[in-house]
Amino acid sequence: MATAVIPDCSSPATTDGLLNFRGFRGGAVHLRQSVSFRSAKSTTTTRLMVMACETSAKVIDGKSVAKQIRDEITEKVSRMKETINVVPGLAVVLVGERKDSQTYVRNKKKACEAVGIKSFDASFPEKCTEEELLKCISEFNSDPLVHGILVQLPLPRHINEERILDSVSIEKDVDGFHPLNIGRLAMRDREPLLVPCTPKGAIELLHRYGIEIKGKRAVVIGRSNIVGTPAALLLQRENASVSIVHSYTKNPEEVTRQADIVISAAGHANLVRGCWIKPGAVVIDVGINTVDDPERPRGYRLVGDVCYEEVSKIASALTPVPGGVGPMTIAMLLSNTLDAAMRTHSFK
Ligand SMILES: Nc1nc(=O)c2c([nH]1)NC[C@@H]1CN(c3ccc(C(=O)N[C@@H](CCC(=O)O)C(=O)O)cc3)C=[N+]21
Repeated sequence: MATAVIPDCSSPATTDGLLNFRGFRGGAVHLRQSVSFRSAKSTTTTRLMVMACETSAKVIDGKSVAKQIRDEITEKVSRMKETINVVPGLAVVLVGERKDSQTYVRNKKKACEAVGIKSFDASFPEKCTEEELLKCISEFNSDPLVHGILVQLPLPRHINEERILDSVSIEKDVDGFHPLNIGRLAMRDREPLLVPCTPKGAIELLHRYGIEIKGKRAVVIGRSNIVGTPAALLLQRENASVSIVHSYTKNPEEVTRQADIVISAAGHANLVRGCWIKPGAVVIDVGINTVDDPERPRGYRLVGDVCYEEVSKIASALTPVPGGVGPMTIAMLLSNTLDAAMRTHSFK
């Protein structure tokens, strides 16, 4: 994970830090205009106005919703075991020695154990071959004890990610990254077997907080295969009117300010400033960015894409980082694994 330099977002008029974000220069330049758009005349006026109508957004608590979902899964897993004597199984494939990947994989395995899902793991050295990985996946594909297969990303550069992900059986594709699952997600009247965990978790948070999506304007910031694109597709399936903002978008903050629902998955700390947000909008922050912090035991802390201090004064609801979408990603992985096992065994 890259360490980002974060701008001081305590002052709504500061744009300097944003100018560093490659591809979002246009956005940063427009920022001053949008601040004056919000204010009557001067920065001082803006501050006073913001303070005068200052309310705090509701915190969308992903950590507690994820716990609730894990409890629901625990119950279903034990009912399945009692009724048909099947225990859902998740295989996790890890390649290389990246510290962050090792931590994520460890957390996923712990989360599996806690709900009664059996975890299988396969670890490969950084310089393993595609053939070795394909063989491993093929074995998991035909193993009846394995219902879900996750290949931890990113893979080393010499490995063809497409070839590896395409080899996962679509029934076991708990990450939802197989092109058939994504293709079905993109088509009307088609049903993907499994949906990518992070965007699914983001939408689940909206559902569980009773936030209506149908007919709303939604903006997704970022268009990655694993978050931005599937998030936009999911919102569209929920009948939102969706725009995607990305590094070539000319006026990102203006587009974003139209949105009733914003899902940010750009991977830039403090990219989304208060003036990007329509008052009362709901903001889901999918970013996970590390910022050096010598006072933390790990030497860094996690921040999202959203300038939390600013946006919490303007949005009606907002997810924190950590404690927002992250825990939901893991909960959705467990849920996908349970779904895959239930489908295989026609268990309702
Ligand atoms: N094939 C694949 N599938 C993935 O789903 C996948 C992946 N590769 N590669 C890496 C990303 C990242 N990811 C996260 C999961 C949980 C948290 C999470 O639980 N975060 C906690 C904080 C964790 C901490 O404090 O370090 C939170 O936001 O509250 C974060 C990030 C899954 N990923």
